[in-house]
Amino acid sequence: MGKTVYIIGLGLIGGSIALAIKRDHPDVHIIGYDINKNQCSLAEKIGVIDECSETKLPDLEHVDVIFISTPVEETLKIIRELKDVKLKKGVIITDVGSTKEKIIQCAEQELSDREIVFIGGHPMAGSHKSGVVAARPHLFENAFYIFTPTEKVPAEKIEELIDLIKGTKANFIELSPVEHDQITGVISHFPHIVAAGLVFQAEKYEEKFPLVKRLAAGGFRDITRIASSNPAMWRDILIHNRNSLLQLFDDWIEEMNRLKEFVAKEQGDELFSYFNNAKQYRDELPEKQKGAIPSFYDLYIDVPDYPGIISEVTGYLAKEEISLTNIRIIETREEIYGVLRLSFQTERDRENAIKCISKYSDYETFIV
Ligand SMILES: NC(=O)C1=CN([C@@H]2O[C@H](COP(=O)(O)OP(=O)(O)OC[C@H]3O[C@@H](n4cnc5c(N)ncnc54)[C@H](O)[C@@H]3O)[C@@H](O)[C@H]2O)C=CC1
Ligand SMILES: O=C(O)C(=O)Cc1ccc(O)cc1
Repeated sequence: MGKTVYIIGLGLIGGSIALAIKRDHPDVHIIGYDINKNQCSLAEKIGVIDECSETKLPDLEHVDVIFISTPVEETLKIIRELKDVKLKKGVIITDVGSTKEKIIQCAEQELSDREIVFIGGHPMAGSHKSGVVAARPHLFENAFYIFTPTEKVPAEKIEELIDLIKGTKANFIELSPVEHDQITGVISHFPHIVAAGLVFQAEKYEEKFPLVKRLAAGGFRDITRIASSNPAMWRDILIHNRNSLLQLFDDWIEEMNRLKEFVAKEQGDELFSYFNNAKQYRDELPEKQKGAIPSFYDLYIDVPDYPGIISEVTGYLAKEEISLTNIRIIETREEIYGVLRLSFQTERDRENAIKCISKYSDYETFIV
């Protein structure tokens, strides 16, 4: 008989973890709970979990591993409540929260007199979508999965947890909670603030220039995609990572003032270096590794601009059962070719799409 796993919070991340566990360990029995009963019964109906729990924290004496996959403020509350729950000796309790310092402090404080092992965790991939319907077993493939264990955590317990979730196909690494929060502040949390700020700026300017919304459809939409994420989740993340973010605000304001000076004084050389250095650093970022902000596998297709072209191309993909995550016309002008951008969840889907398009059409495909 396999292990029993209990997952609290059956959304995008909890659901994806459940599916990844089942990939490698079909004998593991997964019980789930969600404060939203519909979400829980949906998870059971679509086979993400085996059983729904009626209550959040029943006796958990038979459970080997507990995942807490709720927004981070809820995670703190659940850790406090776990203090008084019947648990198996040596049970692994882990979370998936985007912040780590407060969560680890809370677990240390509340659970240190229980015979449990708390391993902070953060799978560094996701999406701006929420809910169990968006859960995918491959969501964390090639992504970093960070653990922040204290020195009290035995190495074999980390190995046990990794073995359970190896179906995620993530790269498991360890960091201290402080390092974790500073790094994710820079590459994930602060970029959300900037994205939301850019959206607000556009909205403000729309009063003066009503065309703003229509013209913002291309690049602006791309760089602000993450502003469409779950606001409650990001509220909690910002409050948890307050200290790192306050420093980042100061650094950012200083940086923007430096840039503003270059523009004000028309310092072309400095502006060139600024963009050139940014370009060089960005071009060196690893491409195949998934970061905190997921890159999608985009494929561009030169297509003639006529009505029905989108359904024609998606029809070819449907014939070969290739799923898309997004589709967009980048540029269409009368009489000339337009560019269709298709986004896929995996590199394999993109490769199959290239073969599929060349099988059914002579449209040229390219990857940028
Ligand atoms: N969305 C993303 O891209 C990523 C999110 N995370 C972290 O994962 C956690 C979960 O995020 P998502 O799955 O994206 O959110 P989600 O909104 O898809 O799912 C969260 C689920 O938790 C449930 N929930 C809320 N409070 C609860 C409670 N007290 N008891 C039981 N269930 C409760 C909600 O009903 C919801 O179904 C968050 O802590 C987030 O910081 C980590 C990596 C990526
Ligand atoms: O696309 C997005 O919204 C993301 O930035 C995904 C994400 C969200 C939260 C995390 O802790 C890690 C990754």
